[in-house]
Amino acid sequence: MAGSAPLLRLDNADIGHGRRVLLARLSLTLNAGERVALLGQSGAGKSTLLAALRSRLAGDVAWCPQSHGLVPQLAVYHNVYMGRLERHSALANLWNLVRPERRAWTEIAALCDELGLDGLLKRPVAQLSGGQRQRVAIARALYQQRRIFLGDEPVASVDPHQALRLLALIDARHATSVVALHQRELALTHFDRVWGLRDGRLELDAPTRELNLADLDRLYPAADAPPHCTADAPHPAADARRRAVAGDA
Ligand SMILES: Nc1ncnc2c1ncn2[C@@H]1O[C@H](COP(=O)(O)OP(=O)(O)OP(=O)(O)O)[C@@H](O)[C@H]1O
Repeated sequence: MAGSAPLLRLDNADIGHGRRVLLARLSLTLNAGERVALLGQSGAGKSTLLAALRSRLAGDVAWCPQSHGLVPQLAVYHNVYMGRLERHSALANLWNLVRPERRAWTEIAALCDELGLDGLLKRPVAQLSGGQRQRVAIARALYQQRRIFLGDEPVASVDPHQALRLLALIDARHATSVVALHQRELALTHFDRVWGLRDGRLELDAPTRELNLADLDRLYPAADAPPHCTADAPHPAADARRRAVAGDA
């Protein structure tokens, strides 16, 4: 259930890279059972915050990175298996490369079926589409079997219908998640809470039931915001285009 025990609290934490602080004196709480959408324009610090959460929550986290972190030369099966590499001995892992372990194969095949990757287990990741690679990265994170899912734009390269399906699969295995996104509608329809970063601050931290698209638009510079084309408040970019066409720019 959303809003129960806190899994993590940041209290005036300075978050950044090395000595460079990007999000100063950040305070937030991640509650057990809560699905959080993490929003903010490119460079706002979403990945940086996810990395900080990941290091604090360590062994509890199923991690799906933005760059996918897949090994292109290896087959889908081996890339997914990597989700549990640390649970086996080096020798077992090496042997599995040569001769896949039967139980792991069955489990990964079932997972890949669910993710629409059936029939691709032996195919090198280098030969997959962007959306298929994304699903392999999600499969690897799900295979980790951790209680908290942290995803850095895990549904960025799939269509909206598939994005919903993938998020449902993630939810079925993790009561708690923090997912960086660029799809604002999805943030409102699918998540319990929004964390919004802007100008080095947590500008927004609220339950989605209290938010609308205009609240989320405020996280982005005006030129990036989607057009709300009312006569009273024309979108600046649309208005500039109209005036240019009319010759009064
Ligand atoms: N390893 C690093 N060392 C130093 N600075 C970094 C490092 N990684 C990212 N940055 C800087 O931190 C800032 C925030 O980057 P970050 O990747 O967290 O943003 P983001 O919101 O995830 O962006 P995007 O939506 O484009 O993925 C940027 O100015 C970036 O250049």
